[in-house]
Amino acid sequence: MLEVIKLHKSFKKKEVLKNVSLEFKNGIYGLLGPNGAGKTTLIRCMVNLYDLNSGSIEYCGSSINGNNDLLSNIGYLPQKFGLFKELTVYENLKYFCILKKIYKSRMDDEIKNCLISVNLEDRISHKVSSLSGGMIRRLGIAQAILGHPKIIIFDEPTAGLDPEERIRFKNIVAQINKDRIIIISTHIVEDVEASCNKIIIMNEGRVLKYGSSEEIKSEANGKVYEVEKNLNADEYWYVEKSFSRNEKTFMRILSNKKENLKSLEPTIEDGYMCIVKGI
Ligand SMILES: Nc1ncnc2c1ncn2[C@@H]1O[C@H](COP(=O)(O)OP(=O)(O)OP(=O)(O)O)[C@@H](O)[C@H]1O
Repeated sequence: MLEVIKLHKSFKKKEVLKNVSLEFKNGIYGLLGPNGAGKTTLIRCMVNLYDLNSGSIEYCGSSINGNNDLLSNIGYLPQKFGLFKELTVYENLKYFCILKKIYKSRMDDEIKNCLISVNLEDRISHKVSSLSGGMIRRLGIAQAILGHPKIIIFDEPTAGLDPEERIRFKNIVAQINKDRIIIISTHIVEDVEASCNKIIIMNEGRVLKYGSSEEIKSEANGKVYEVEKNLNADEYWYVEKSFSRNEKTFMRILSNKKENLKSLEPTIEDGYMCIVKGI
């Protein structure tokens, strides 16, 4: 089990993580939150890139801080990651094998298997400079899973990817999800709905909610309505979107006042917005 215990992290006077406690068992976790919520800072603390102000991060009861054996159990795909563009896919992964201290005798098999997992085996001898953005992201996933880490953390893995690559990413995650903890930080609420067992919602450095997608959705029960746009907007309404139907414009709104209307079945986005906006 991976545990984040009463974690505080500040940059100078700015407190970015405030008493964050979380538990992760084997499974897939979605880490959601608006820009600046503290997701990347939390992840960087978890991979030991940042010192903690207070609290701890423990894997199976031992602090990961400075513990290279434990840290070698963590695969990490940062938001922006560097590759040697003029080297081949194989050469880049070999470099990561060396960093991860994978035995020389196992390197070729490891590289081949990881490339098969991400559907890049036919690109093994291609230069990275010849790959598309989606392929480069998949190569990033391959480096994260090299060496079979017990914990894999992806920071915004689907940002900027087209729908086909996003589906591919979900399939890769479903396929590598065995006896591991996988944490996926994202803004894309629908990306976590189908694939994640648990969802963590953060805002302003705090964990606001930890639960299943059904539990997140249920936060918006009785709070979702559709109203015609020419109605006077109530100050308590949070307008999610406007749309046209039969030449009229409607708004999908969230409201925690009992409206004189039939409420709609909430989506996970509705639940997320209710949690983040305190509706
Ligand atoms: N190295 C740093 N020095 C100072 N402030 C920082 C640093 N890193 C992050 N911050 C601040 O901490 C807050 C949280 O940032 P963080 O990148 O962790 O959020 P995030 O949830 O990952 O956002 P995004 O989704 O936009 O990537 C922001 O206000 C950011 O400006």
